[in-house]
Order: sequence, then structure tokens, then C-alpha cells
Amino acid sequence: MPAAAASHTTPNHTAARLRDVVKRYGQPGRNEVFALAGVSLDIPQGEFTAVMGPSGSGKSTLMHCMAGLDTPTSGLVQLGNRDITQLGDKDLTELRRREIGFIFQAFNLIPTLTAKENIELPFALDGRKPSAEEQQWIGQLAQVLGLTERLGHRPNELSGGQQQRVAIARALATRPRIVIADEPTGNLDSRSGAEVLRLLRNAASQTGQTIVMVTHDPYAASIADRVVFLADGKISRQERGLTPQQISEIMLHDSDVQPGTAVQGGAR
Ligand SMILES: Nc1ncnc2c1ncn2[C@@H]1O[C@H](COP(=O)(O)OP(=O)(O)OP(=O)(O)O)[C@@H](O)[C@H]1O
Repeated sequence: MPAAAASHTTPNHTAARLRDVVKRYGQPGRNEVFALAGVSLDIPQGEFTAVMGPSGSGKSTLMHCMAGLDTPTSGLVQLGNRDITQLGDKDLTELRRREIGFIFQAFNLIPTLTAKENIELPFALDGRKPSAEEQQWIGQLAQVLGLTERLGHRPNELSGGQQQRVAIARALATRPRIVIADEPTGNLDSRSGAEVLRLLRNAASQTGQTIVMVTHDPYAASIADRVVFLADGKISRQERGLTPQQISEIMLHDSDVQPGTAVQGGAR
């Protein structure tokens, strides 16, 4: 990964901060579901965090709240120093475009655009072209991601692994404050998946890119700096330096203890 400093990588700073975040669906006392039942979490700049938990434990809701795609029922969500729960739709759209990079399981590339045009999409959506310095960065990313020879190709002319690498380049192109990756290896064979994980690991280690990744895969989670476990809309534990084996054991234990559905009827 190129060694150019990312723009938001001051050490010891927090990229995202959540305090007592509650997300309730349905009506109190009737059909209410607490997808998040009071989550407090700091995401330090430059750290690679994995989020795990049983189905229905609130992982997607947590990511959506962190990315301003969803508004919490109560609590604070800060990106940098800004409380994003107070922003209107226009500001949120701009914030997502400028400060957050997204990587999805389904790649989400635009089929009619070339790889290069897909990578530069965040700039186009912002109504501008990349500056000379940004062009240089994109060129470095393409090189490191092994895409230089593929930039003129459309997604259907690329393998799944190559498409995901284009999505990674797009997510990193603007040097966002935070990259949110939702099961980024879910659609890849194990070799392409391992390659994608290595690239994300390098983005964090070598350029200080902050990454939060939801995964069900203990091996994928083990390459992160920290694993945050969710159960019933709450953080059940946070650990560093876990092996895939240890992560599997924790997941097994959590799915035994937890029914795998969110808390019904009230935040505990
Ligand atoms: N729009 C909604 N309306 C009602 N309940 C919802 C809504 N979205 C999510 N939920 C509920 O909130 C809880 C958490 O959902 P969430 O999608 O965040 O879980 P998850 O951990 O991402 O699950 P998975 O691993 O299956 O994707 C679940 O019980 C879910 O049914």
C-alpha cells in the first residue's frame, strides 16, 4: 500500500464515537424491537475494527447509524468532532460522500462505467474531478491493488476479486475518515478473500486508514486490530489479538447463550 499519509490520521484521535446509541423499531409496549440497546464505542483513527455477532444482533444497524444511513432513536454518533445525528439529509449525503468509504459484499459497482470511472465516482458525485495529487494517489492505489491493466474494463469483464479490489480503490480514493466494509469477502473464493483482507490490513497498517468491517468469518476478524462482539443489540465484549480459533469459540458461546434475536420490549 502506498506510504502517503491519509488526511485524517492524527494519532490518538477518534474517527467515530458512539454513546448510548439506541435504535428502536416498532411501537413502545406493542411490537418494539431494540436493534441497538445502548451501544457505546470508540473507533480510534487508523485502527482496523471487526464487528461480529449472531444474526439479528444489530451489526447492520450499528454500521448504518455510524454511517449516517440511519438515525438512532437516542444517543450520540460523532464522526470526527461532528454529531451526525443532528444533520439534515443534504448534509448527511455530503458527509457520506466525503468522509465515508463503503465496501459491500455485492461490490456495488456501476456496470456501465469502467473500473477507473467507478474508482473516481465519489469525486464525480461531488461534482469535481480529482486533483493532480488525488490522481496520483488513485494511480498508486490501482498499482498496489493490481488494477493498472484493468482500469479500462467494465465490471462484467473483471473477476469477483478484481471487482472487489475496484470497490476497495473507490472506498480509499477520497481518503475518507472511515471505511465501512460489510462482509467484503462474503462473495469471494477463499484466495480472493484472503487477498482482499490483506489489502484492507495494509490500508490500515501502512496508510493509517480507519476501517470498520462486519464479518461472520473468524479468520477475517482475526486480521483486525480489535474484534467487537455484539449480542442482542449490545456490545458483549471487545478483544484484541484473538486467533480465528478463539473467535470461533466466542461466537459459538454467544450463539448458545443468546437466542440471536434483538431484545423485545425494552432496552436493558
Ligand atoms: N426496519 C426494521 N424494522 C423492524 N425491525 C428491524 C428493522 N431493521 C432491523 N430490525 C431488527 O433489528 C434487529 C437487528 O437487525 P440487524 O439487521 O442490525 O442485525 P444483524 O446483526 O446485521 O443481522 P444479520 O447478520 O442477519 O445481517 C433484528 O432483530 C431485526 O429484525
